[in-house]
Amino acid sequence: MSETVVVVVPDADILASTVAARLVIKIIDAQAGRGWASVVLTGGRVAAKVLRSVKELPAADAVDWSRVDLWWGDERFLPAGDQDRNETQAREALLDALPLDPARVHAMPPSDGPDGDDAKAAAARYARELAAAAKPGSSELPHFDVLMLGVGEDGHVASIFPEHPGGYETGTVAAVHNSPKPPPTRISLTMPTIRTAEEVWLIAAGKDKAAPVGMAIEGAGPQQLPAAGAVGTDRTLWLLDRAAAANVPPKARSLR
Ligand SMILES: O=C1O[C@H](COP(=O)(O)O)[C@@H](O)[C@H](O)[C@H]1O
Repeated sequence: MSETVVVVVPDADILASTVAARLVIKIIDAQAGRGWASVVLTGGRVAAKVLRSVKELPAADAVDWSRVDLWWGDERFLPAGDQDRNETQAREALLDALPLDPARVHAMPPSDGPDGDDAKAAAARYARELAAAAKPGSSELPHFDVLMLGVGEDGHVASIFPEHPGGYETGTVAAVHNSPKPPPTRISLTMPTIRTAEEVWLIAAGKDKAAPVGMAIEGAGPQQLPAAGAVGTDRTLWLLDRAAAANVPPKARSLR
């Protein structure tokens, strides 16, 4: 049975450093148990802050970074190196400073990659990359120890937007067209894929996130508010600063 935990900390800086600490410990624990760890990264402002905080953590030296698989929850379908790509931001914030195994860094294809600007073909390519790393017992997906998600002001997670066709996709990876948030073309893990992760961490800071966070925790429908559907198989962690938690009922908070 999956549990949901809501953690509230004072502000965005403390949120970033506490999420970074949790992430490093989660990776160390996974590596202690099985020798490797698998993390799904998210894009967005708070995610970049978290990654910069990991770089500052002395405990990050306890991770064997060459045995960490990195995947992305979504990507803005733009040329390689574009500053708005989630991959570019993650590399600049942290990845370029780590001794990662390049073969284990699974960025989503760019719009000038092998499939050109065909987002559907690029999404299918990423689905094949996931399938090639599939865990025993699954033909389609690897194990994800932790899958991190930012939460949009409209309640989107990854590139799954409210009442948008991507929310109804049943494959593992979807091409998203006409995204309400720029850029219009994106690639995203689908909700069924997100829900296979052992732990899903929804990370949000700032008052603009208070409404969607409050509604999702109170049980909104996942088509109206995708954040409400993002649940881990073992645990769903809401990691919030006080402003983002303003509409969370006190009984749902595990730490103030
Ligand atoms: O465009 C995106 O936005 C969301 C939320 O970003 P934030 O800056 O409001 O935290 C992000 O989670 C997603 O990965 C990204 O593609």
